[in-house]
Amino acid sequence: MSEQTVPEAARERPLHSIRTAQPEPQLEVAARAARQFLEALGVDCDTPSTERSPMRMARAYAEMLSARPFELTTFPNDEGYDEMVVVRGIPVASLCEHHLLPFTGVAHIAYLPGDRILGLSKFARVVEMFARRPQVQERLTKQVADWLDEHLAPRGVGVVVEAEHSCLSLRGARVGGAVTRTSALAGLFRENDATRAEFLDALRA
Ligand SMILES: Nc1nc2c(ncn2[C@@H]2O[C@H](COP(=O)(O)OP(=O)(O)OP(=O)(O)O)[C@@H](O)[C@H]2O)c(=O)[nH]1
Ligand SMILES: [Zn+2]
Repeated sequence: MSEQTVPEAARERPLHSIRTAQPEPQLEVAARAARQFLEALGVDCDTPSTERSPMRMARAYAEMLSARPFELTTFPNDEGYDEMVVVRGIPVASLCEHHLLPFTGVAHIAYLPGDRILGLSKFARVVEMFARRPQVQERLTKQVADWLDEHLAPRGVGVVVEAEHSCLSLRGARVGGAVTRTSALAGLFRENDATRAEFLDALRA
């Protein structure tokens, strides 16, 4: 997976730049399987407007299952900034690994910088990297926190994800509007009650 392709040597570069990448999807194979899948469920894939639907479906799932590569660029914390950085409302779009149906919502991420600070766009990039794969919300939340903890080496990091699961709202229990909140804390966010409270308060403001 993408986070495993990060080269060890990249961590030694001055700007701490890490490139992530994923393998190419086999769209023709996926489209053939999608046609078989849809026809088995009684969907006609031979009308003028549906003949390309299996390929559309293959492309749509390929897109939902692939994160865009990015460089994790960090900068030296020359000013010694030591207060909490909070980024709220990062959009999350993922697929539940049980039904392969979307769950969508927002992530809130905060950290206490150590020797380096992170480019702000990279929070959204990291969320996308772990969201664009079959997931459960708990694992997604933990993976984002663990990855930032490992690659940014902050004094602490906290991640909260709030999402609505379409496998819960559109089928099965058919419970619309239920929002699931998950959180993952590391370093001072876990060890220090005041830090944890500051983070959770910042999400309410
Ligand atoms: N903990 C957790 N559960 C999830 C997540 N996404 C979906 N689920 C649940 O995973 C479960 C899948 O288990 P099953 O009982 O085998 O699936 P199912 O028979 O289709 O269940 P129903 O949805 O109740 O009809 C369901 O309860 C889903 O609501 C998630 O991110 N985290
Ligand atoms: Zn599901």
